Amino acid sequence: MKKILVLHTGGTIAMSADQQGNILPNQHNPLLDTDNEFAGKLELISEEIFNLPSPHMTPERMLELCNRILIAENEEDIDGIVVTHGTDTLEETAYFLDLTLPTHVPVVITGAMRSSNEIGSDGLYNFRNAVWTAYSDAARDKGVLVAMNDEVHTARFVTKTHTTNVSTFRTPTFGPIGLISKHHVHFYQELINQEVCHIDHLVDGVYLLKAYAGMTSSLFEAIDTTATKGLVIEALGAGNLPPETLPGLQKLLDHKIPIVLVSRCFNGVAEDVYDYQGGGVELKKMGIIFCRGLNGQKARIKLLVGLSAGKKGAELETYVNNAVS
Ligand SMILES: NC(=O)C[C@H](N)C(=O)O
Repeated sequence: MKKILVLHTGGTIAMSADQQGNILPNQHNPLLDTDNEFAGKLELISEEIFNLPSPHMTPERMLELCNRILIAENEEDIDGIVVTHGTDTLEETAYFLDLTLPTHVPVVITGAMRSSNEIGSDGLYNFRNAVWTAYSDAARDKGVLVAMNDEVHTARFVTKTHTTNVSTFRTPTFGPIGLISKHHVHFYQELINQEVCHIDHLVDGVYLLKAYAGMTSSLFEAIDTTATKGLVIEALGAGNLPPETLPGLQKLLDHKIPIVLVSRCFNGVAEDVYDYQGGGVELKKMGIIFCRGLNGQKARIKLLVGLSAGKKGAELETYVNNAVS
């Protein structure tokens, strides 16, 4: 019988509403009390590694989770892993694990938009779907997956798109890779392999800034050039910045701080297309790294992992550049 390990980390899926309707964490995870529809079909082992709202998640805790999953696969004969997580930073934890775990067993992350005792609570439903996805042979060797609202998404591209709607998790540009129906988990897209980069420590000082019309160098000038190890910028459109940002960016590059550029657009990739002042062509010539296909928060995770693995220069650029081939 397959053994599925569930690692609970907290989030709304583990919370309840009080009489005023405010959502609060619980001492005891309500998912642990649910009737076990899996009895006789699979062995479910549950562990509460954290009980945190996901805005309290940190890269250090992501690394702890990664190490726990490695032990489960290598020493405990586990056939699949489900991680329950708050939805606010779920995509960052999922992508961190995707980049760092050399696992073959399915690793499936899920959460909920409505807490355990609210009308239309989606927690138990998503949890059940995540367990069946982790149980599925077809989910092996697919990297880290996110199962929410009847869909399976890759950790690489999924993002939270709505503050409250249960269909909040979407994969812009590329779409979900699977569908969970009443009796099956169906996959209908092949994935492009990516380099797995195991790390045993994390660097500090990797930041994310968003560009806007009229942005100047002031935020870049305020950056502590000693403490900062890397910066991601969500740039405009196809990958452009206002000309007034250029002196501040040049100062950071002179201090050998890697700058990674993604687009603040919801769909598409950032590229060096425009050849005007502050356009992508000039930014690339300056030495800014273009990251194609990731959103800002994921590009930050990738830069953090790459730097923590000791990558620099051209090696770092190749690593960060390609989320798609
Ligand atoms: N739906 C949720 O889980 C949101 C919650 N604030 C969290 O991320 O912990």
